[in-house]
Amino acid sequence: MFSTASRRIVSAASSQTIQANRFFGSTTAMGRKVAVLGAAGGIGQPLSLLLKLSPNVTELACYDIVGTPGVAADLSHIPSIASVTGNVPSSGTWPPSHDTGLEAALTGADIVVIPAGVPRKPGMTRDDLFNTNAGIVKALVEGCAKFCPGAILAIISNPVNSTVPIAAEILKKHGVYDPKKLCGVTTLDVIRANTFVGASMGCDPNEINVPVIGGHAGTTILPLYSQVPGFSPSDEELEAITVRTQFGGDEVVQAKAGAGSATLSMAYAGYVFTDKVLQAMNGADDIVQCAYVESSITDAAFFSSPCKFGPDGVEEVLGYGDITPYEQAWFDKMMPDLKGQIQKGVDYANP
Ligand SMILES: NC(=O)C1=CN([C@@H]2O[C@H](COP(=O)(O)OP(=O)(O)OC[C@H]3O[C@@H](n4cnc5c(N)ncnc54)[C@H](O)[C@@H]3O)[C@@H](O)[C@H]2O)C=CC1
Ligand SMILES: O=C([O-])CC(=O)C(=O)O
Repeated sequence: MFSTASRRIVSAASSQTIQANRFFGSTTAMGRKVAVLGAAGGIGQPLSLLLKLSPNVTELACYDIVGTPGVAADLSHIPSIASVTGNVPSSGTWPPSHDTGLEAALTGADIVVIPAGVPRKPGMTRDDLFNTNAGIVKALVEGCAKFCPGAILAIISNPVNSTVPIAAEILKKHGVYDPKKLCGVTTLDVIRANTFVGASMGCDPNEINVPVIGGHAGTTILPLYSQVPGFSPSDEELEAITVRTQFGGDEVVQAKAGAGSATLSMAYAGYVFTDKVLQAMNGADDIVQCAYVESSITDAAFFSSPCKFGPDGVEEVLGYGDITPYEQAWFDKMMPDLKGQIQKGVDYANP
């Protein structure tokens, strides 16, 4: 029996949860565990906040080398259906030989979102992060292979063009690679493109869905603005909006002036991506979103394009339709770089 006081607390909590669910869009909760690795960081904290509010998350495991007990305690006071745990490496040093903190975070996870790693400073390319982040992603994906081999992995850590191939190689070595369950998150490129078109057309950017194909670094990012109904920019505007989308990350890095790269917009993008994957796992049959996945639609082994998601992850890698000569020129420019960055990841994992 609840006392009157505790009943009041429960009912206030439920009504706030319902309001949060209305705000974020609701599907039936089905008992889904999401683990965030790098959860105390610039992306990890707001991403964990948004996932805590998702009606599709019932268990949220926050893992980082430091700080997650505090992040989890803080989040746990927000009324929603998700329970929260804060996990750190068990030995106090990283990587430990057997990390029971990582094991606890990953065991039973349906989706693992990985924003662990260092961000850029002005003047750096994403590839300049390779030497530090490759090792972090490798070790964390080894943990995923051991503790949650059936989970869908969503890699945010840069350089995504290389960290996703690294993850694939590590999963192969452990005999648990399923291409349907490994995605690089390129949603930030899509939401940037939608925002820029919305501003240009004077309409709600949430009504726009620009396919953005290729990879996630500079000119490997190719927004297909020709496929946006009603958007007819001049040649100059098309060039400006295309380049702005390709270098949107640099815009934020420069504005932050040494304090990191996009965190809030990336947290939102990571939340949108993860929640859609969860909706598809829970039976929604209309989930199509761009993701950087193993792909045979071009001669690059990994490529971002619209993908249909289903209960087991990527159900079908969709094509990207007709592209204009302008887009084809960018495509031709991108492919050698993208393939080189993929190979760099493969070589790293197979020394
Ligand atoms: N895919 C995309 O569109 C985007 C990717 N990024 C990338 O996301 C990554 C994270 O960026 P921020 O959150 O801004 O960096 P941050 O430095 O604020 O946070 C990174 C977190 O990772 C943690 N970490 C480091 N090693 C770890 C390990 N072995 N296990 C668990 N956690 C570990 C750190 O303790 C820190 O809390 C960067 O590589 C950045 O380039 C950033 C924006 C967009
Ligand atoms: O630019 C960066 O380094 C972070 C990132 O990937 C983005 O904002 O698109």
